[in-house]
Amino acid sequence: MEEQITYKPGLNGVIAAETCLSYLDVDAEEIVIKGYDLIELAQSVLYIDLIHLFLQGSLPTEQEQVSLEKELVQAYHLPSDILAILKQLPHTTHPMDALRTSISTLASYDEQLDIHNEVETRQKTIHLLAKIPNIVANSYHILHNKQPILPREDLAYSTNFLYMITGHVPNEREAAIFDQSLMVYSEHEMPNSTFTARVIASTNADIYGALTGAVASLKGNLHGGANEAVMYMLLEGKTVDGYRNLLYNKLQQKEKVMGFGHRVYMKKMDPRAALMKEALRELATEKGEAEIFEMCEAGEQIMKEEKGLYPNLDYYAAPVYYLLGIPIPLYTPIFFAARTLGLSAHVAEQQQNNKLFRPRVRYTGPRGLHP
Ligand SMILES: CC(=O)SCCNC(=O)CCNC(=O)[C@H](O)C(C)(C)COP(=O)(O)OP(=O)(O)OC[C@H]1O[C@@H](n2cnc3c(N)ncnc32)[C@H](O)[C@@H]1OP(=O)(O)O
Ligand SMILES: O=C([O-])CC(=O)C(=O)O
Repeated sequence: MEEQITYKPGLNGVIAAETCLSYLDVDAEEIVIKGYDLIELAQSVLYIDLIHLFLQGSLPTEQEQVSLEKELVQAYHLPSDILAILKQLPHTTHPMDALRTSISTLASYDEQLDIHNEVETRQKTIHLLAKIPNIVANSYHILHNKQPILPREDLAYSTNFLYMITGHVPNEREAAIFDQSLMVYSEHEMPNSTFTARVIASTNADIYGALTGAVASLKGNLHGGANEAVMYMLLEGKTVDGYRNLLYNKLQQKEKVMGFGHRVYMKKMDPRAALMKEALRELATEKGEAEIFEMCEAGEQIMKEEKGLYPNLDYYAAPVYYLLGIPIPLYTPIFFAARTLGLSAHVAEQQQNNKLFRPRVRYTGPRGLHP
């Protein structure tokens, strides 16, 4: 007898893989990351510690943290051809597209490209984590006819990332908030981009291909692209009243409001958004930008009352990045840079216990036609 298979549009609720990396426990309001609560991690450790957690299976000692940082620093520099390719791109290129091209190009410089064992994938992950912030920041400078800002080896990993973007060393709180944003963006179970990467890796394709596909997926505004869209929306609103009117108009036109809703926590606040909301409150106060916080809260209220929807991470990460002085087209590339950690871990997990992804369809077309 043929097995009864249920079709779920968008694979909603379907279990697509087994993983020991992360799990969204919606009832417990916990994002489980290798046994830890992501929010607790983000409040107590650093992004570099998460790198260690994913690559070595445990949080690092101080000594382990220092040697991991050194390993990353040694891999910071990009093949000069990558910068040359970035210079060839039309200046209208979005940094996500420049990133897609660059990650794809990195494959050509890996002499062990098709070796997928644990040691090699770890090595590739270190290189990707070291190089992607450099690509993200400098694609933007190059596309704007500016000189690249070289990585600074004396700065901590995430401080250096923010430095390469803005050209100045952030103060301690700015650096900490940026680091926290990288942590909350680092891994999130099975979003579209992670599924994409795992599907690609399942053919035995290389990690660069898997991540190139993931960049393409993350760019869309139903996924990572929403953070940039949120910021453009806030700027269009200008004031609390202007923003309120904008949102009511969007809802009246049956438009989606970016930064709200989530496939897994549609009717609850994304716990990561709550953390970034507090970061925004702090930055807005410190920088005398209270109105942006008030606008965000007003939007949150309207969406709750009118649609029963809550903010996702992108809603509060966007204004945080704005107050950190980050150019808007870099918001989604930064999301990707942070997610490189989770994506690489998923690719490694897929490689270690591979089964080709190849689902079936429910056919809705005609039959019995003849030429
Ligand atoms: C970090 C991240 O990547 S989080 C996601 C970032 N993306 C966004 O913020 C984009 C805006 N949000 C959305 O489009 C959706 O909430 C998604 C894509 C995140 C999840 O979508 P799905 O699970 O496929 O649900 P779907 O889009 O079908 O929405 C269900 C219902 O809620 C409504 N809805 C969902 N999100 C929104 C929104 N942001 N604004 C207005 N209405 C919304 C839909 O219109 C739909 O209503 P209907 O049943 O009357 O047609
Ligand atoms: O989980 C999702 O579908 C999207 C998301 O929030 C993320 O990738 O961080």
